[in-house]
Amino acid sequence: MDTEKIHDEITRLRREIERHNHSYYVDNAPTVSDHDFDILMKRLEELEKEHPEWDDPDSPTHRVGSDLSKGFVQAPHIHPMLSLGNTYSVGEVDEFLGRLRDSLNGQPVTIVGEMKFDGTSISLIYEHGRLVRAVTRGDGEKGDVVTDNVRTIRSIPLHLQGEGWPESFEIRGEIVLPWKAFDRLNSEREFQEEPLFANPRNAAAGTLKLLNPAEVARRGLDAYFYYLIGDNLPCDTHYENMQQARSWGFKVSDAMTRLNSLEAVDAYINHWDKARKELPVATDGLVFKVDSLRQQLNLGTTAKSPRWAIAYKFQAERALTRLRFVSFEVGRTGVITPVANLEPVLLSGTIVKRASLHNADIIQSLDIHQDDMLYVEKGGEIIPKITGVDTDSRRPDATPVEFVDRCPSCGSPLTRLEGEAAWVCPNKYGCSPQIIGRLEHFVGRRMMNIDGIGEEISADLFASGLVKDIADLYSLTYEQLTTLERLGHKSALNILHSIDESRKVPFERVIYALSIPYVGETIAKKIARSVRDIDRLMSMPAGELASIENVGPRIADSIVEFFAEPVNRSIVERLRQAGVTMSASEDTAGTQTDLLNGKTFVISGVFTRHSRDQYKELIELNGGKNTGSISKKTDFVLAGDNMGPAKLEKAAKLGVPIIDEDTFLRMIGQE
Ligand SMILES: NC(=O)c1ccc[n+]([C@@H]2O[C@H](COP(=O)([O-])OP(=O)(O)OC[C@H]3O[C@@H](n4cnc5c(N)ncnc54)[C@H](O)[C@@H]3O)[C@@H](O)[C@H]2O)c1
Ligand SMILES: [Zn+2]
Repeated sequence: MDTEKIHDEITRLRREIERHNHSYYVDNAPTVSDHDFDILMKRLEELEKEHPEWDDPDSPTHRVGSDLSKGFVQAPHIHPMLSLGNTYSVGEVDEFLGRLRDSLNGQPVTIVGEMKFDGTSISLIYEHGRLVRAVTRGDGEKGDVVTDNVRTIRSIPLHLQGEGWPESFEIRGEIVLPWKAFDRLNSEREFQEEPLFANPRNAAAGTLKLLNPAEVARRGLDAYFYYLIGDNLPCDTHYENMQQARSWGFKVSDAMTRLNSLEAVDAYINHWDKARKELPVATDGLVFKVDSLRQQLNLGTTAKSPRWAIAYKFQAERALTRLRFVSFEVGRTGVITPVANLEPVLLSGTIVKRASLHNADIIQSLDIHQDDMLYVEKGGEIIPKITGVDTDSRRPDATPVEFVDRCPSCGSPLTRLEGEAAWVCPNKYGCSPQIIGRLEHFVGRRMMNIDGIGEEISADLFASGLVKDIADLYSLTYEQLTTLERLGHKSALNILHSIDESRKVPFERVIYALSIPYVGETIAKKIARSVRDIDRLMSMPAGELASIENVGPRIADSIVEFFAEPVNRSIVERLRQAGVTMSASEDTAGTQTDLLNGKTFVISGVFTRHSRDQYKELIELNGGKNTGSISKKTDFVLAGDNMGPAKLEKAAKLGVPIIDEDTFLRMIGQE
């Protein structure tokens, strides 16, 4: 490779890693697996090592990924909060011990072994035995202040017990969401058709950054502590300090133990690799630390991690099982998803029978053949993933799995959009899984919220010929509904009642419910606020649509195409005649939410995006309260330009967060 190409690759990798860091630490919704992320990072490390001339202190290889988010005040860390170096085998841990001995000129070293909890790190500051501040890792130098949320975690002491605690100290630990609470949260989200959290780590990190402490309390976070920092610590070893901390009321894991040899380390790894599955919280490895604080100090840190500690990562759980067949499923938008149907296999405590193969490219890159033995992985993530094929056990006459070229449901030849991986069935109005899918979407909680019609009833309604498109719902009668086998008297009445109620659903949700390709919830809101009326929307040229915030040419074309179809225009007409809301109501731009429930605001200064009065109204529409002067009870100051100096000083003195209009709009989901 010539040097220019290498330089390009380095730049590309840095950019890509930064993007993944943002999805992972800020959005708490990673778009690639940790394994794939680690490969990118390894590659970048290698290239930077080979080409020190292009190394850069700002490279993600030298910095911790930042979780700083809008809506929080920040506070600096007294000691930087770092990451940990990784190892994947006992051999690598042995190398680490060797490096310690070299750096410490052969002094004996005691190691402490502990669990690596898979949550999000937190730094707590205690003064005079009271919790005064809780700060996230942030970018390592400064973090987000999340004290109100942390106070809701019951296992964190607000007042210390026992004795011997220093006047002022810092304690660090991991905030986790126990498996049980995680499962409960995800099933609630599934019910409400909200995106699921990929794993307890993302869920814990996302919960800690909620703006409503009452919701944080409800979710059931927990916390384990593993590091004490301060000038007057009671002991000079890490292990003893943590035992002291436990006596003051902190949750310190019983798994923490001293280890004096590589054999002991090996035995510890082997034990916990299995025993961790019984723990109530997720762990992704073990951490080995130098016990003596003096030795820790001598060893020091790099910019990214301490030299006196290392993580040992557990292998993601993997199983080998036989492929029965690949099925091809048609979604609401016509996209065909290949699914591997497997011989049932036990993985991380659940039975796995199906795993998504995502698209044709993935089938091809894995080179899957009929009856292949496949590796399935589940690394704390909920949806199992096929990661490889055991080609040694392949039957010699096995043929490669072919992607279908016709729709498995209606037989139409599939099409593929330029630059996209997905194959699509173009028969939008004649392909039953697409129609049923749109019906299911239409009745969803965040759309028309029609209770009592789920996946099965949608399919029954379609199969019986009672509902051929979404508009037919509004002419359903009690007699018709009760002819369906699954529906009794009560459920039929319930359905009719919620169909009736759905006529009041606001315009923006109607737009979302229509299943216009690419028009998701946020886009639907923007369109409703700017266009305000279905007739205008149906006749708007693409150019005008594309100028609506977040819309752009691709979505604009999709909207124009949608309304060019006579079927869709007639559906809209019938929905209108049925009394469904087809224009935005007068009450300003906002819909009612409870996003700001119980929050008190003070507005100050001059704004650019809305007027002061509009902001006041938005606060109230979203459940918040306006007050005139800043007090201890104020939750936020919404500040525009030229905020008065007296107010500024008062807010600073009382520690009331000052937010700008962009941050505010984001808080209420208008960004
Ligand atoms: N999938 C993605 O897009 C993506 C993006 C960024 C990072 N990641 C993943 O995140 C990881 C890197 O994250 P990281 O830098 O936060 O490092 P890390 O999570 O691997 O290790 C450091 C953290 O471990 C935690 N920890 C838990 N128990 C501990 C204990 N007993 N002692 C000390 N620390 C303990 C601390 O919070 C500390 O910050 C990698 O595994 C990477 O794959 C994934
Ligand atoms: Zn089809």
